[in-house]
Amino acid sequence: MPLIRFVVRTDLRRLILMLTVASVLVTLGNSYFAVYNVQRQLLVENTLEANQRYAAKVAESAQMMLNSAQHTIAFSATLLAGSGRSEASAEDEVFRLVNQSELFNSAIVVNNQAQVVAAYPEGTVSKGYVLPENTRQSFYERAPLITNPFHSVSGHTIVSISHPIWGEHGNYLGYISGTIYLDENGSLSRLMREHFFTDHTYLYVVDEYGELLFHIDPKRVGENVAQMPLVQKAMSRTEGSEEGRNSKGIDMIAGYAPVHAANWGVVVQRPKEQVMASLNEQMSQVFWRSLPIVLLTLVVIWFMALLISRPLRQLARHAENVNDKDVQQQIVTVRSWYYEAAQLKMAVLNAIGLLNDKIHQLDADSQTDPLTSLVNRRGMQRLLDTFEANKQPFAILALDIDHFKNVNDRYGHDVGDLVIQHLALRMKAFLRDQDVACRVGGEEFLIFLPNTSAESAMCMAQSLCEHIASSEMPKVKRITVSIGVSCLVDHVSTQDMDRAIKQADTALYEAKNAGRNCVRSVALKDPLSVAETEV
Ligand SMILES: Nc1nc2c(ncn2[C@@H]2O[C@H](COP(=O)(O)OP(=O)(O)OP(=O)(O)O)[C@@H](O)[C@H]2O)c(=O)[nH]1
Repeated sequence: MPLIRFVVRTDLRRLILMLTVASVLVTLGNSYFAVYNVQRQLLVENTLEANQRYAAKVAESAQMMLNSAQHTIAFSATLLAGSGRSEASAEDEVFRLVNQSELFNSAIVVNNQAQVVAAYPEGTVSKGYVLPENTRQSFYERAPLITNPFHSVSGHTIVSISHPIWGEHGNYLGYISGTIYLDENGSLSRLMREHFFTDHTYLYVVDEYGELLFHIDPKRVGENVAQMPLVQKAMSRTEGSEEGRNSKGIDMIAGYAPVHAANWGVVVQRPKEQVMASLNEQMSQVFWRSLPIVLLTLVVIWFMALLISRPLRQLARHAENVNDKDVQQQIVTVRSWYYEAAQLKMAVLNAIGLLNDKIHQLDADSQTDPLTSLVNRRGMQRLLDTFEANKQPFAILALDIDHFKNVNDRYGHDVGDLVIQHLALRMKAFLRDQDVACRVGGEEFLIFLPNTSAESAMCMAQSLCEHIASSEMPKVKRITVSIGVSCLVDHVSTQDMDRAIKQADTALYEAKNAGRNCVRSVALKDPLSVAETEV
């Protein structure tokens, strides 16, 4: 099921690809279908027209042949009427009729007793032969006639073209007739065969009763096919064309035309399958010739889908890895060459920028004491990590407000908060840029002094203590602080730092015990040595 997987795990490139390929294939298929239908219709129409014209042409030829035969017979009848019924003249005439042209296969002269006076060539029918009843159509009609096909006594299927012979006083003397065999030796058959096509087109001729007078299969001559709709059309003495089926159930494209002189119909037809075969061949050529362009189009589509989807795909991939450090840099390198991608890129960059700002803000908030805006315990821990990583030497001042409980008790908790805020401001104003003050308890502070010696730290602590004591505070006017000092010069490890903080606390405790508003220090190397400095 690779196709289903392909569709389910879809992305923009695949969607564009599927959509455009489907569009191209549907459009192509539709074009092929439309061209096929138009060509098919054209081909059928052309074949119908060609077959109708062809049938008309053949019918015209047959008409001319029959007219010629009738004129020839009429002329012979006139000659015989003028010759005073001489048997010698009759024999000459039948001989001449058969030999002067290739129209007739045989000729006879019959007298008014239905008895043969002259026959050429002599065979079954010869002079003195009395015509049987079923072959006396010309005898009884006494008019120029083209008979229906019939089986002659000689065993041939024939049509007979006859003309009566009238005496000087209008008396009926008999008739002269020429016969045309409907088999391959007859003039009709020869004429039709001249028109025989080689592209599976063939023709046949029927009489007014639907009997075959000519067919490419000679065995079928004489067969009655009147029940076939096409033949009925051909028998209707009209010219036209239509699609139909032959007696074997094969679809045919046919044209038909009448031979008026004998009430015959000529049908020319071609199997539809043969017509369509040439169309299929044409369509196959169209397909193979257009295939390179189609393949080229598909390759271009694939390339364009890649080009269009690439910026969005890259943006989506970077958006997945939004936590990567250099994600913004990576997004900047995305080539967003069209409007939507450019807008999206800008939006993603803005969003990541805002997100980073927010994270930084939250990070800063999480490390900041909300009351004083000094660094809180969490921030202090990060500061210590940085010192440890950089092997940064520093001094520590542990600072605590003296008797702060009294402030709260006397002025209230809000005033206490205000005092703490003012103290923080004073400290910040007093300290250097590199120094960091942290609020680690209610009124307890740790101040870190990077790259500061114990002596300098002591001096700074002393000054700070004096500065606070001399500063005016809201409501309470004056407060004092006690400060413990320690220093960490080298071997900056977590343990060393913890120990240094504890020593600063110890020194602070000493300062409290010493009466407050003073500074005490503990040397790191010698925790027990506490330097006393009183303000
Ligand atoms: N207003 C206010 N008071 C606080 C805050 N945090 C702690 N306190 C108060 O600070 C006082 C600390 O009192 P103690 O620890 O007994 O120490 P002290 O009264 O300062 O006396 P010494 O430190 O021994 O000089 C307590 O009353 C606490 O309620 C705070 O954020 N705001």
